Formats: sequence, C-alpha cells, structure tokens
Amino acid sequence: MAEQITREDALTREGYRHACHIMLYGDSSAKLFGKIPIKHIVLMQMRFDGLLGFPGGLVNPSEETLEAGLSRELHEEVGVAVPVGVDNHVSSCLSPSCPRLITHFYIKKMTESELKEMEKAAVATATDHGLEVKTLSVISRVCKCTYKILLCIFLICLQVLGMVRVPLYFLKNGGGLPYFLSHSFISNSRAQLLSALQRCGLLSQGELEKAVRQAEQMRRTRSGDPH
Ligand SMILES: O=c1[nH]cnc2c1ncn2[C@H]1C[C@H](O)[C@@H](COP(=O)(O)OP(=O)(O)O)O1
Repeated sequence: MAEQITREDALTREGYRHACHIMLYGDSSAKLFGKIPIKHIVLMQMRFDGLLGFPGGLVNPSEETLEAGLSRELHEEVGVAVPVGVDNHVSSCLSPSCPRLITHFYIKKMTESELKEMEKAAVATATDHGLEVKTLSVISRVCKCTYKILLCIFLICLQVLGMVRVPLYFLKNGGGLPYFLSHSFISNSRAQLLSALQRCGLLSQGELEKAVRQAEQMRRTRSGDPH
C-alpha cells in the first residue's frame, strides 16, 4: 500500500522525482455489441513495457508546475492540449515500487467527443509508430546496427503503444473489469484506478470488491496456486 502525503509536503521534499499521471473519463451513451450500455469511458494506456498505466510522466517542479508538466506530457504523448489545474489533483504518494519517487494523481472529466478526439489522436501516434518502425529498418541497414537494438531504443523513447478503455462491466467467466484488473500495472496505477472509480461514483463499492475478488482468483488460477 503506497503512503499518501499532501501535494504541499511532496513539493518540499528534496531529492525526490515527481511523476504526474491522470485519469481522463466521461459519460458515454455508447452500447457494447449494440446492447450493453457502457455508461462511462475511462482511458488508460498500454505502455512500451507491456504494463498498463495512466497517461502522464515525469515532471521537474523546479522548472514548471506539476500541472503544467502534466499538460505538457499529455500533449507530447497524445498530441492534444488538455489543460490540467490544481483542482484536478486527487492524491500524492510515495511510490511503493520506485525509491524516492512521488506519484501525483489527477482526475479530469471530459465530454464523450473530447475523449474520442484523444483516442483518435492516440491512433495517429500509433500510425507514426508504424512509419517509424519502417524507417528504423532502413537506418539499421545503413548503419549496420541490429534492427532489434534500434527498435528498443525507439520504444523506450516512445513510451506508449496506445490508449485503452477500461471495461467497467462484468461479462461471463470474469470477462470485463475482473479480467482487466488481472493484467499487470505500472507502480500504484491499479490502486489509483480503483480509488478513482469509487471517488467518481462510476462503480459501487460492491462491484469494485467483486471485480478485485474475481481478478485475484484469475491470477491464482493462472499461476497454478489454488489458494
Ligand atoms: O499510471 C501511473 N501511475 C502511477 N505511477 C506511474 C504511472 N505510470 C508510471 N508511473 C511511475 C513509474 C515510472 O517509472 C514513473 C515515470 O512514469 P513514465 O510515465 O514512465 O514517465 P516518462 O514518460 O518517462 O516521463 O512513474
């Protein structure tokens, strides 16, 4: 469990790095398979390392405010300007997995069309990724470097493979949210997601507990541990 601190306390600590990430969400009238109302859109990202996390990144508070840095990161990652203010801040924590890292978390509600614009912009980034990968094969031939080394360097620079919607519904056999929660998440982003879903009233406490229980069961089944 990550230790919570205030935003003010975080900013007075010396020798810490600051990571700012945001949950962008909104109401939706869309229906899954034309019949299951999805009710809300919640965006996360598939990162270059295969882990799920929120959009955002590292910010240096001696150069810019946390919120300005987060807006800049969003613009760099997705290509869309999303203003973020202190009123969007919800928590600051000492990272449970990275020493001397403080993770700041923000939530912002957007309209369905703004969220779809973000998704389209993220797809455009993925198109550039495809083009860049072709370019890499040409560079690797010219420079006689291996394609794999160049691709790793490129993916580490790119950091994001695409935007994903969090399924907030329950399907048969743990499909939907339980299955989603059984994947691997970066740092404390899974806990950030669960607390944000509760805080924004997107799911009830009972639904969240059911999803977490089923996800845990799936993880145990996959690892061959029956308990
Ligand atoms: O979604 C997240 N929630 C909490 N902490 C996160 C999340 N994503 C990453 N992190 C942590 C772990 C990472 O090492 C640092 C930096 O994040 P990242 O997005 O990789 O930053 P840069 O793109 O390198 O600026 O934060």
